[in-house]
Amino acid sequence: MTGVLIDGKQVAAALRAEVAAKVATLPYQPGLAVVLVGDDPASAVYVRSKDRAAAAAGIAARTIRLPAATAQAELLATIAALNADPTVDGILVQLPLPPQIDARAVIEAIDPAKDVDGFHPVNVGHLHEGRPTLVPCTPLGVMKLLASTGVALRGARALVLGRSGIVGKPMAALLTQADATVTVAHSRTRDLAAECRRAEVLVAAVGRPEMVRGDWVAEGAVVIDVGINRLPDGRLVGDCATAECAGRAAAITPVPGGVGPMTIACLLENTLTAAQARRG
Ligand SMILES: Nc1nc2c(c(=O)[nH]1)N[C@@H](CN(C=O)c1ccc(C(=O)N[C@@H](CCC(=O)O)C(=O)O)cc1)CN2
Repeated sequence: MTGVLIDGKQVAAALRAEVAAKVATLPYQPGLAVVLVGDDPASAVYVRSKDRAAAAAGIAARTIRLPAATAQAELLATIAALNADPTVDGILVQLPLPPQIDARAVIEAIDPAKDVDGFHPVNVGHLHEGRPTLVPCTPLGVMKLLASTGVALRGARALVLGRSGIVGKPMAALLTQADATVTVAHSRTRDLAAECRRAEVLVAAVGRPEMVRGDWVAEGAVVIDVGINRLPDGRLVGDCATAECAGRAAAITPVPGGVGPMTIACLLENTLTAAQARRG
């Protein structure tokens, strides 16, 4: 059996077109500010992609580039100015941040109504209580990819591999809200392979290149690979050995071209959501 590759680029393109069509009907232009501190090359690429995608959707995007040595106080002052700017509906600080900066303090400084990453504790709390809120872009994108496969989540055994605040924890909350029976596995889990083999839906978000092997996957499972790992030879691979896993899965996301494009498309959707909530 060879599983279907889930085309994240196509699902993302459809979402981006949907957001652009909605933005075109608004009597105002939603605004997005992306803050990039330092010169991490991967972050620079992601920020450029966000800027271009926002502009293509009719969102007024601006990128604020700060040097790697920026002091925390300066970054907090930048965020305070964006919080106070009525033309800015969404604020995003690209992660990771340089070591002198406390990422938690920075995220908490963002107005929760403008927190299009959904990382602020107020939005995290709303998500875990099942209230409408700004949801982190990657897990939101994963839910849309799962919907695109038609897999029934209600009652399904779902395994989330990884417990980060950015992906694993919100992912588990969203799957629980969709009535899946959710297990969160991590580096201290006994017999990870056996846990994975029980899953009908497997979301891998551990940041370990090709850790999930083909024989960890149940026949007919839907596998979502959140990992984006650059190997020393330059190749980009996920957390799953894609070809092996595709031999057992009903459907699997590729890397690249799976979850990554959805992260950016969902950022546009969150910016639209934030703008509509703020401006009516
Ligand atoms: N503030 C945030 N920082 C980071 C987030 C985030 O959601 N908010 N997520 C990641 C990086 N990221 C977005 O910021 C991101 C990563 C990857 C992709 C993507 O489309 N990847 C492509 C491959 C690109 C390549 O060749 O390198 C793919 O998977 O097809 C988009 C966004 C960490 N930081």
